[in-house]
Amino acid sequence: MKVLEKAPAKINLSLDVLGKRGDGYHEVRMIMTSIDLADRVECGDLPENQIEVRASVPYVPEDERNFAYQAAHHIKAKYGIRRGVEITITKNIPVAAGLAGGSTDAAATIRALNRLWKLGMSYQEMLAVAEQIGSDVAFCLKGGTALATGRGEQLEALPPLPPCWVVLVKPTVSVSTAQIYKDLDSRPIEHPDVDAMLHAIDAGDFESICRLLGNCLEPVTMRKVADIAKIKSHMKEIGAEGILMSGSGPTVFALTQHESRMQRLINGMRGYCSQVYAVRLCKPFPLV
Ligand SMILES: C[C@@](CO)(OP(=O)(O)O)[C@H](O)COP(=O)(O)OP(=O)(O)OC[C@H]1O[C@@H](n2ccc(N)nc2=O)[C@H](O)[C@@H]1O
Ligand SMILES: Nc1ncnc2c1ncn2[C@@H]1O[C@H](COP(=O)(O)OP(=O)(O)O)[C@@H](O)[C@H]1O
Repeated sequence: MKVLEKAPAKINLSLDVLGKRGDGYHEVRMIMTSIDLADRVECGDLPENQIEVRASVPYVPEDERNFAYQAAHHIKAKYGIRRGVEITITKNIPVAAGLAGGSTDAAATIRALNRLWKLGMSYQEMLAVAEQIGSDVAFCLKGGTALATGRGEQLEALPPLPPCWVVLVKPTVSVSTAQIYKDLDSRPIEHPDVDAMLHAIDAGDFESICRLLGNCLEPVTMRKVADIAKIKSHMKEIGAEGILMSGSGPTVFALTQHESRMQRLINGMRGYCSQVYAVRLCKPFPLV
């Protein structure tokens, strides 16, 4: 038997860091939303008691470093499962891009194995597995729009954003999330107004959402990746209601409610970058 799960990427609309914690992580306060740029994760039975991962691109690890492998490993240990599984990942989300590609594959694997092995896991039980893998895996389990605190694993669901297009541009270089958080420690933090963004989302006020987009990691990554400032300025010239770098970067996204602007952004940005995407927002998974 085989089960298939969609694994959507996320963007950060507001990302604040409140300080460094004793465990080496940073205390964050951030608002994330799922977008319709997604990997495909398929889990199928294997006759032997083993975990096999196949990824559609060569630069994603297929061993225990893969977050989907780790999800299967934790579930097998927790529920005493002695069956084998083959996990086939079709990557569409750019890797190491600030879009939680690995985290969403892990979350999709948790949802898939719950179905394949008929475990009847509650959302809380899935969250307990997610937290063992990475900070963003918890959000990716359900997706939608949420406020994330702690190291990113404490979640509060928020209303959906007003409908819009998300245009993403991924510079060719990749960055290390751990290094960006480390570099932040030696700089003054430019805090975004997370509370004002929460109000704007509650009010469904698209104009304010765009105006309040903010990410304190953006200036840190910008110092390493000169393309980010260039991409932002080209996108501004072409015309978008709001523009920001996602997560630790280096992907930059623009929000617009106008199809003509979305088309202009795609056409204009393809002249500078090969990885340009235009997608819609993605609904949350109905987990309880
Ligand atoms: C920056 C964000 C914003 O959503 O996303 P990405 O850019 O990775 O997509 C996240 O905080 C990334 O979460 P995630 O990618 O799951 O990070 P993890 O695997 O848990 O941690 C990788 C490393 O990042 C640092 N880290 C991560 C989360 C956090 N709250 N504080 C940290 O200092 C730690 O050095 C950790 O060892
Ligand atoms: N299923 C996966 N897909 C992509 N990357 C993965 C996966 N599993 C582990 N990784 C590792 O995670 C690192 C971060 O990738 P990714 O999750 O795409 O980025 P980000 O943390 O910026 O959102 C990659 O360098 C890769 O080696």
